[in-house]
Amino acid sequence: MINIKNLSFAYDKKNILKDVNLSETEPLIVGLWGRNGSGKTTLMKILSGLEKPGSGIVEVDGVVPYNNIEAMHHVLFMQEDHPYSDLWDVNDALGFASDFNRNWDQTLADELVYIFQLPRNQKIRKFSKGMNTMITIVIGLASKSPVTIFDEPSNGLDAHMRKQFYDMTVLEERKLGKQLKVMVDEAYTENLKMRAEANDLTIEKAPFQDYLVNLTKRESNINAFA
Ligand SMILES: Nc1ncnc2c1ncn2[C@@H]1O[C@H](COP(=O)(O)OP(=O)(O)OP(=O)(O)O)[C@@H](O)[C@H]1O
Repeated sequence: MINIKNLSFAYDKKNILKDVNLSETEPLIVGLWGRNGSGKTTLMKILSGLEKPGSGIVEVDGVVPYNNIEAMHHVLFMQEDHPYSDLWDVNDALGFASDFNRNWDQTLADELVYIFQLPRNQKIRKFSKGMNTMITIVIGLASKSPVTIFDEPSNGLDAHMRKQFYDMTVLEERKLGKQLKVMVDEAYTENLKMRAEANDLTIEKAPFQDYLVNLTKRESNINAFA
Protein backbone atom coordinates (compact mmCIF):
# COMPACT_ATOMS: atom_id res chain seq x y z
CA MET A 1 0.00 0.00 0.00
CA ILE A 2 2.76 2.43 0.96
CA ASN A 3 6.33 2.15 -0.20
CA ILE A 4 8.88 4.77 0.73
CA LYS A 5 12.57 4.25 0.02
CA ASN A 6 15.31 6.66 1.02
CA LEU A 7 13.02 9.66 0.84
CA SER A 8 14.63 13.02 1.45
CA PHE A 9 13.00 16.41 1.18
CA ALA A 10 14.04 20.03 1.79
CA TYR A 11 12.19 23.35 1.85
CA ASP A 12 14.47 26.14 0.61
CA LYS A 13 17.59 24.06 1.26
CA LYS A 14 16.40 23.31 4.80
CA ASN A 15 16.37 19.53 5.22
CA ILE A 16 13.00 18.37 6.54
CA LEU A 17 13.05 14.63 5.78
CA LYS A 18 16.21 12.60 5.50
CA ASP A 19 16.39 9.01 4.32
CA VAL A 20 12.87 8.01 5.34
CA ASN A 21 11.92 4.37 4.72
CA LEU A 22 8.51 2.78 5.20
CA SER A 23 6.91 -0.29 3.72
CA GLU A 24 3.32 -1.20 4.53
CA THR A 25 1.61 -3.88 2.50
CA GLU A 26 -1.48 -4.68 4.59
CA PRO A 27 -4.53 -2.46 4.98
CA LEU A 28 -4.04 -0.93 8.42
CA ILE A 29 -4.18 2.26 10.39
CA VAL A 30 -0.83 4.00 10.83
CA GLY A 31 -0.30 7.01 13.09
CA LEU A 32 2.54 9.49 12.72
CA TRP A 33 4.08 10.78 15.92
CA GLY A 34 6.71 13.48 16.04
CA ARG A 35 7.63 16.83 17.51
CA ASN A 36 6.02 19.96 16.14
CA GLY A 37 7.76 20.90 12.93
CA SER A 38 9.39 17.48 12.51
CA GLY A 39 7.86 16.97 9.06
CA LYS A 40 4.68 14.91 9.53
CA THR A 41 2.49 17.12 7.36
CA THR A 42 5.26 17.35 4.79
CA LEU A 43 5.39 13.55 4.59
CA MET A 44 1.60 13.41 4.18
CA LYS A 45 1.76 15.99 1.40
CA ILE A 46 4.40 13.97 -0.40
CA LEU A 47 2.34 10.78 -0.03
CA SER A 48 -0.68 12.51 -1.51
CA GLY A 49 1.25 14.10 -4.36
CA LEU A 50 1.09 17.71 -3.13
CA GLU A 51 4.86 17.94 -2.78
CA LYS A 52 7.58 16.41 -4.93
CA PRO A 53 10.11 14.16 -3.20
CA GLY A 54 13.61 15.64 -3.24
CA SER A 55 15.07 12.19 -3.74
CA GLY A 56 14.05 8.59 -3.18
CA ILE A 57 11.01 6.51 -4.15
CA VAL A 58 7.42 7.09 -3.05
CA GLU A 59 4.57 4.83 -4.15
CA VAL A 60 1.06 4.68 -2.75
CA ASP A 61 -1.24 1.83 -3.70
CA GLY A 62 1.12 1.07 -6.58
CA VAL A 63 1.25 4.56 -8.07
CA VAL A 64 3.70 7.43 -7.88
CA PRO A 65 1.57 10.24 -6.42
CA TYR A 66 3.37 13.38 -7.60
CA ASN A 67 2.09 14.96 -10.79
CA ASN A 68 -0.15 11.99 -11.47
CA ILE A 69 -3.87 12.54 -11.94
CA GLU A 70 -4.52 8.80 -11.52
CA ALA A 71 -3.26 9.11 -7.94
CA MET A 72 -6.54 10.73 -6.85
CA HIS A 73 -8.14 7.29 -7.15
CA HIS A 74 -5.54 5.74 -4.84
CA VAL A 75 -4.86 8.24 -2.10
CA LEU A 76 -7.00 10.84 -0.36
CA PHE A 77 -5.53 13.53 1.88
CA MET A 78 -7.92 15.22 4.30
CA GLN A 79 -6.00 18.21 5.59
CA GLU A 80 -6.50 20.00 8.83
CA ASP A 81 -8.72 22.96 7.92
CA HIS A 82 -9.73 21.25 4.72
CA PRO A 83 -10.97 23.95 2.32
CA TYR A 84 -14.72 24.06 1.66
CA SER A 85 -16.62 26.60 -0.41
CA ASP A 86 -18.24 29.35 1.66
CA LEU A 87 -21.48 28.47 -0.08
CA TRP A 88 -21.56 24.80 0.93
CA ASP A 89 -23.64 23.06 3.52
CA VAL A 90 -23.05 19.41 4.54
CA ASN A 91 -25.12 18.05 1.66
CA ASP A 92 -23.16 20.12 -0.87
CA ALA A 93 -19.83 18.90 0.53
CA LEU A 94 -20.96 15.27 0.48
CA GLY A 95 -22.34 15.64 -3.04
CA PHE A 96 -19.05 17.09 -4.25
CA ALA A 97 -17.04 14.35 -2.55
CA SER A 98 -19.27 11.65 -4.03
CA ASP A 99 -18.64 13.00 -7.54
CA PHE A 100 -14.88 12.72 -7.11
CA ASN A 101 -14.48 9.44 -5.25
CA ARG A 102 -15.12 6.19 -7.08
CA ASN A 103 -15.69 4.18 -3.92
CA TRP A 104 -17.97 6.73 -2.27
CA ASP A 105 -20.25 5.07 0.31
CA GLN A 106 -23.35 7.25 0.78
CA THR A 107 -24.83 4.92 3.41
CA LEU A 108 -21.71 5.27 5.52
CA ALA A 109 -21.67 9.05 4.98
CA ASP A 110 -25.28 9.31 6.17
CA GLU A 111 -24.54 7.12 9.18
CA LEU A 112 -21.53 9.22 10.18
CA VAL A 113 -23.45 12.50 9.76
CA TYR A 114 -26.06 11.00 12.07
CA ILE A 115 -23.51 9.84 14.66
CA PHE A 116 -21.82 13.24 14.67
CA GLN A 117 -25.22 14.96 14.67
CA LEU A 118 -24.11 17.37 11.97
CA PRO A 119 -26.77 19.85 10.82
CA ARG A 120 -27.16 19.06 7.14
CA ASN A 121 -28.44 22.43 6.03
CA GLN A 122 -26.05 24.70 7.92
CA LYS A 123 -23.27 26.39 5.97
CA ILE A 124 -19.91 24.81 6.78
CA ARG A 125 -18.32 28.25 7.16
CA LYS A 126 -20.51 28.68 10.23
CA PHE A 127 -19.33 25.42 11.79
CA SER A 128 -17.26 25.22 14.96
CA LYS A 129 -13.73 23.81 14.73
CA GLY A 130 -14.91 20.42 15.99
CA MET A 131 -17.78 20.32 13.49
CA ASN A 132 -15.33 21.17 10.72
CA THR A 133 -13.22 18.24 11.80
CA MET A 134 -16.31 16.01 11.81
CA ILE A 135 -17.31 16.78 8.22
CA THR A 136 -13.71 16.16 7.19
CA ILE A 137 -13.79 12.77 8.93
CA VAL A 138 -17.12 11.91 7.27
CA ILE A 139 -15.72 12.64 3.80
CA GLY A 140 -12.43 10.89 4.53
CA LEU A 141 -14.06 7.68 5.72
CA ALA A 142 -16.98 7.58 3.26
CA SER A 143 -14.64 8.08 0.30
CA LYS A 144 -13.20 4.63 1.02
CA SER A 145 -10.05 5.49 -0.84
CA PRO A 146 -7.46 2.67 -0.86
CA VAL A 147 -5.25 4.99 1.22
CA THR A 148 -6.76 7.79 3.32
CA ILE A 149 -4.56 10.29 5.14
CA PHE A 150 -5.86 12.56 7.92
CA ASP A 151 -3.84 15.43 9.32
CA GLU A 152 -4.78 16.21 12.95
CA PRO A 153 -8.06 14.28 12.62
CA SER A 154 -9.26 14.83 16.18
CA ASN A 155 -8.61 18.58 16.28
CA GLY A 156 -11.36 20.36 18.13
CA LEU A 157 -13.33 17.20 18.93
CA ASP A 158 -14.59 16.87 22.48
CA ALA A 159 -13.71 13.69 24.41
CA HIS A 160 -16.93 11.92 23.42
CA MET A 161 -16.61 12.68 19.72
CA ARG A 162 -12.89 11.83 19.76
CA LYS A 163 -13.79 8.40 21.07
CA GLN A 164 -16.48 8.06 18.40
CA PHE A 165 -13.85 8.77 15.77
CA TYR A 166 -11.17 6.47 17.13
CA ASP A 167 -13.74 3.73 17.56
CA MET A 168 -15.46 4.22 14.25
CA THR A 169 -15.05 0.96 12.37
CA VAL A 170 -16.01 -1.77 14.78
CA LEU A 171 -19.71 -2.01 15.46
CA GLU A 172 -19.76 -4.11 18.57
CA GLU A 173 -17.37 -5.59 21.08
CA ARG A 174 -18.36 -8.16 23.70
CA LYS A 175 -16.34 -10.12 26.20
CA LEU A 176 -17.37 -13.75 26.76
CA GLY A 177 -15.12 -15.13 29.47
CA LYS A 178 -11.67 -15.00 27.98
CA GLN A 179 -13.06 -14.60 24.51
CA LEU A 180 -13.45 -11.20 22.90
CA LYS A 181 -16.12 -11.02 20.25
CA VAL A 182 -16.05 -8.12 17.86
CA MET A 183 -18.46 -7.13 15.11
CA VAL A 184 -16.76 -5.37 12.23
CA ASP A 185 -18.25 -3.68 9.19
CA GLU A 186 -16.24 -5.54 6.56
CA ALA A 187 -17.22 -7.63 3.54
CA TYR A 188 -17.01 -11.34 4.38
CA THR A 189 -14.42 -12.28 1.75
CA GLU A 190 -11.90 -15.09 1.30
CA ASN A 191 -9.15 -12.59 1.95
CA LEU A 192 -10.69 -11.56 5.29
CA LYS A 193 -11.09 -15.23 6.26
CA MET A 194 -7.46 -15.95 5.40
CA ARG A 195 -6.27 -12.93 7.38
CA ALA A 196 -8.34 -13.98 10.36
CA GLU A 197 -7.07 -17.56 10.27
CA ALA A 198 -3.48 -16.39 9.93
CA ASN A 199 -4.00 -14.43 13.17
CA ASP A 200 -5.68 -17.31 15.03
CA LEU A 201 -9.06 -15.63 14.96
CA THR A 202 -12.38 -17.32 14.40
CA ILE A 203 -14.58 -15.44 12.01
CA GLU A 204 -18.26 -15.82 11.26
CA LYS A 205 -20.97 -13.82 9.54
CA ALA A 206 -22.94 -11.57 11.87
CA PRO A 207 -26.72 -12.06 11.87
CA PHE A 208 -28.15 -9.34 9.66
CA GLN A 209 -30.55 -8.25 12.40
CA ASP A 210 -27.69 -7.70 14.89
CA TYR A 211 -25.76 -5.81 12.25
CA LEU A 212 -28.65 -3.44 11.59
CA VAL A 213 -29.29 -2.92 15.29
CA ASN A 214 -25.67 -1.94 15.82
CA LEU A 215 -25.57 0.24 12.75
CA THR A 216 -28.54 2.30 13.80
CA LYS A 217 -27.76 2.75 17.48
CA ARG A 218 -27.39 6.44 18.19
CA GLU A 219 -25.14 6.21 21.24
CA SER A 220 -23.44 3.50 19.33
CA ASN A 221 -20.99 0.93 20.54
CA ILE A 222 -18.91 1.69 17.54
CA ASN A 223 -15.54 0.61 18.77
CA ALA A 224 -12.05 0.35 17.43
CA PHE A 225 -11.02 -2.07 14.73
CA ALA A 226 -7.31 -2.63 14.35
N1 LIG B 1 5.63 25.62 2.57
C1 LIG B 1 6.69 25.62 3.37
N2 LIG B 1 7.78 26.35 3.06
C2 LIG B 1 8.87 26.35 3.84
N3 LIG B 1 8.98 25.64 4.99
C3 LIG B 1 7.93 24.90 5.34
C4 LIG B 1 6.73 24.85 4.57
N4 LIG B 1 5.86 24.00 5.18
C5 LIG B 1 6.47 23.56 6.29
N5 LIG B 1 7.72 24.08 6.39
C6 LIG B 1 8.68 23.80 7.44
O1 LIG B 1 8.93 22.40 7.39
C7 LIG B 1 9.09 21.89 8.72
C8 LIG B 1 8.13 20.71 8.90
O2 LIG B 1 6.80 21.20 8.87
P1 LIG B 1 5.55 20.23 8.98
O3 LIG B 1 4.33 21.08 8.84
O4 LIG B 1 5.73 19.11 8.02
O5 LIG B 1 5.72 19.68 10.48
P2 LIG B 1 4.72 18.84 11.40
O6 LIG B 1 5.52 17.71 11.95
O7 LIG B 1 3.49 18.49 10.63
O8 LIG B 1 4.41 19.91 12.52
P3 LIG B 1 3.15 20.05 13.54
O9 LIG B 1 3.21 18.90 14.49
O10 LIG B 1 3.46 21.34 14.23
O11 LIG B 1 1.90 20.13 12.69
C9 LIG B 1 8.87 23.06 9.67
O12 LIG B 1 10.15 23.54 10.04
C10 LIG B 1 8.14 24.08 8.82
O13 LIG B 1 8.46 25.38 9.22
